[in-house]
Amino acid sequence: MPEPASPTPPPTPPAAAADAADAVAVPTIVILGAGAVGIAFGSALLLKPGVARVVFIGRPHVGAALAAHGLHGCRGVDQPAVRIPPDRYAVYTCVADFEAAEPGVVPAAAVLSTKRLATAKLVPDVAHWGARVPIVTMQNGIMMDKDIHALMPEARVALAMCPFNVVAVAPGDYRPMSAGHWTLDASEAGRLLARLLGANDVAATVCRDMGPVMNGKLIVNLHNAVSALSGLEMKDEYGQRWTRVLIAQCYAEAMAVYRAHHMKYTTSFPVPLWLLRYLLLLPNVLFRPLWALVARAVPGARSSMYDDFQHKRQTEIDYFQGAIIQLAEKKGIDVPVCRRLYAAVKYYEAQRLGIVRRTPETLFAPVEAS
Ligand SMILES: CC(C)(CO)C(=O)C(=O)O
Repeated sequence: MPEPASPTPPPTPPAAAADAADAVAVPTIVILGAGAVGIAFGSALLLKPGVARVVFIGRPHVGAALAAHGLHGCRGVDQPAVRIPPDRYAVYTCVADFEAAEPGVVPAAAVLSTKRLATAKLVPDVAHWGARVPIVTMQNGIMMDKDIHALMPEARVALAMCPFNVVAVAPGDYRPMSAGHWTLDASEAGRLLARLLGANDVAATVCRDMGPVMNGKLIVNLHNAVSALSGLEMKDEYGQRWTRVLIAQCYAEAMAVYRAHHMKYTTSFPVPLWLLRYLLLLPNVLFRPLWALVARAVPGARSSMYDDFQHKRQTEIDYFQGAIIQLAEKKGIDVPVCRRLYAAVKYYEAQRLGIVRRTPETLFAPVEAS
């Protein structure tokens, strides 16, 4: 079971920090691929002075937005945004620029928060860090550590999990839109990051065995396809029955596959996933209030695949339903709903239509006729 992050000593006040500057340097954390999740995580490390310094490596528009609008951070869903002074962070468009501008700075950890598809592009940029800088992957899916080791065999890889939806409510202001705690493994880097979050009064969980956490997150991520294909933000996606039935069927298929592989799963939701699978089938009038308690998703919360469709980007379907299909094939198990959704995402992804509201009929008919 996840354990709460151990109580953290209060951060050193700035005056004392200056005195002790040589003794205890503020750690530099690099966020590799600063998108919504990376910026939300990095900013959560910076809410208080003297705790951490964050280097964001992101696309040029990220630096431009932060320069124009500043950076905001937030402790969790429904918490107020905190403006972060620019002297606590730096933004670069690539690792080489960071190293040229800040020679000799050795990051205490590098957090890889990109889509899985970007791993092959980003990891080679830090390959020369070797085992000196732990890489903490906060990506979706399972077996992301294997992708990194394939590119960088000597890497020290730690696992972390972002449980909630993050949405940019304004440029430079990325907010958690649903419930959950940042979850990190019990490695040195995981514990350090949990401590830094704790010093900023941000809830974090340290977990000895991340396998069940990642497996559980993958089950939750199976809704992403439903949200992108239906064109519904989370409130409406979970608010109507046809979409919930599809999600529940994906849960059931994934659970059967996990059972065959002896893979455990857990969640930070207040109800276990095996029970949620059945609760999803309740009538709307019963499910909606229950979901408000479970997910605490605020209006505007949506899945990352909804965002991918909206911005006409390639999705992570290969790492969600695609991963379940692969595991199912190894055991000769049929997963028809995962396959149907996988085919539909691939079909519409290629068309790059943006967000389109679809019913079950308008969703599947063109795919199956093609
Ligand atoms: C927020 C969550 C857990 C599910 O939508 C997610 O990981 C995603 O959208 O990618």
